[in-house]
Amino acid sequence: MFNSALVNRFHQLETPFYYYDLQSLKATLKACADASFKYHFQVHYAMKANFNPRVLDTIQSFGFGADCVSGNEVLAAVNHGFKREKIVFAGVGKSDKEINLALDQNIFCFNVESVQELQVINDLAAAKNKTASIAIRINPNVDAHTHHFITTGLEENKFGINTWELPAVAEKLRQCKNLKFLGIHFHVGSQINDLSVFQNLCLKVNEMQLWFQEEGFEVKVLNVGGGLGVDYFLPDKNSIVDFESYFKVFKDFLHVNPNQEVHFELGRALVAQCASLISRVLYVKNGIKKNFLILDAGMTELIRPMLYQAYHQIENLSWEQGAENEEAISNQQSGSSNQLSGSSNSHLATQTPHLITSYDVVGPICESTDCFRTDVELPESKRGDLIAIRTAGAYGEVMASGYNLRDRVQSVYSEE
Ligand SMILES: Cc1ncc(COP(=O)(O)O)c(C=O)c1O
Ligand SMILES: N[C@@H](CCCC[NH3+])C(=O)O
Repeated sequence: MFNSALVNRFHQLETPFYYYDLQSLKATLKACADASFKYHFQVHYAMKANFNPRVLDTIQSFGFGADCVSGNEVLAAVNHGFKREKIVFAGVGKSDKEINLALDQNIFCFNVESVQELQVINDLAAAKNKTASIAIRINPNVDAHTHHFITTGLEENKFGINTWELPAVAEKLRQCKNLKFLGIHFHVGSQINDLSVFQNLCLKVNEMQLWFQEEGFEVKVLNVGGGLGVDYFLPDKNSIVDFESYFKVFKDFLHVNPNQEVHFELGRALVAQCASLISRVLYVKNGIKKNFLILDAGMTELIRPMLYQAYHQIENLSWEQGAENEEAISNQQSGSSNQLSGSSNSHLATQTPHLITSYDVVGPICESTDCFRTDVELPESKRGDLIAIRTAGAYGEVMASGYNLRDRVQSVYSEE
């Protein structure tokens, strides 16, 4: 992903910054669009994963809809040209102000997460003399087999309406004259790599749509949410998710009537691999038990490792550039051994560094948890080296904070 011209460009720039490879983003979007189009599935991009303006413009240009989780996301979707009839608004705690905004914007659908919310949306719509289209977010109690902090579809999670409450939902829907029932919505969690989870979800969706039909409701939309995972260990080898296999699960297991639409809300799978967080080594601290690489980026720029113990590939770009020369030299000499092992640094594995050192890669923030990873094997690193933290396009820049009164992290794009 990083050639020497790019690394030279990075050397001229102030760090830290997110580097967006827009070609990689476009290749991913095309793969997803092609695979979903085959089955007439509609994809709404889950904007919470990344609302960087260039990213949004690129995604919009491929014709995707938008899945929003706040009034501001609804506004951003409209402002970036997403069609109103392709904007959905989900969220367990929509405020009256946000609901009113979405009503004013005439969005396609509210994904409703409680019986109370049905009444609130109905009343706010009535006050505007409007009808709000809604889908019911059902908690299917399907285990996503992912990190428990990013599981959403179990009964102990706050999201969605539990199945035993559905009779109350049906009753409320019959009473609310300013609501139009469109269908049912599900989302079981994020970073799901086991496709059998989606197979189980399909079985639940089939069961639930039957329940609504038997209650006399026409189910036009089956929204199965997002959650498809990416490969954080091999970002170059698996830069594009296997969308074909993912959509095929729904083709094979979901019961879809000819007049029904199937909607998806993918976030991570579309944007994760297109960005890396680029930072510089500020200091190298060699201790007795540990060596620390202290970066100028920390949890304020990328919080996933600290929040979910998430793994991100870490690479020393300055060394990689030097290593290309080293490799050429060592190729002239004869076979030296490969000192890199394991999944970290896999794409460096053919190169032959002089000295591999184990580091805890940490940030500058005044928190002990401000650590990207412990025991990272890297070529011996020094102040000023450029470090790339890979697969940072999803839930990276959007989760940045100003803690410690840090500067807002910058963005750099491949097409500048
Ligand atoms: C309701 C809903 N839809 C879609 C998404 C997008 O998930 P992902 O980025 O895992 O595809 C999320 C986030 O987990 C969500 O909560
Ligand atoms: N932000 C999380 C996932 C939550 C997805 C939104 N419900 C992550 O970085 O993995």
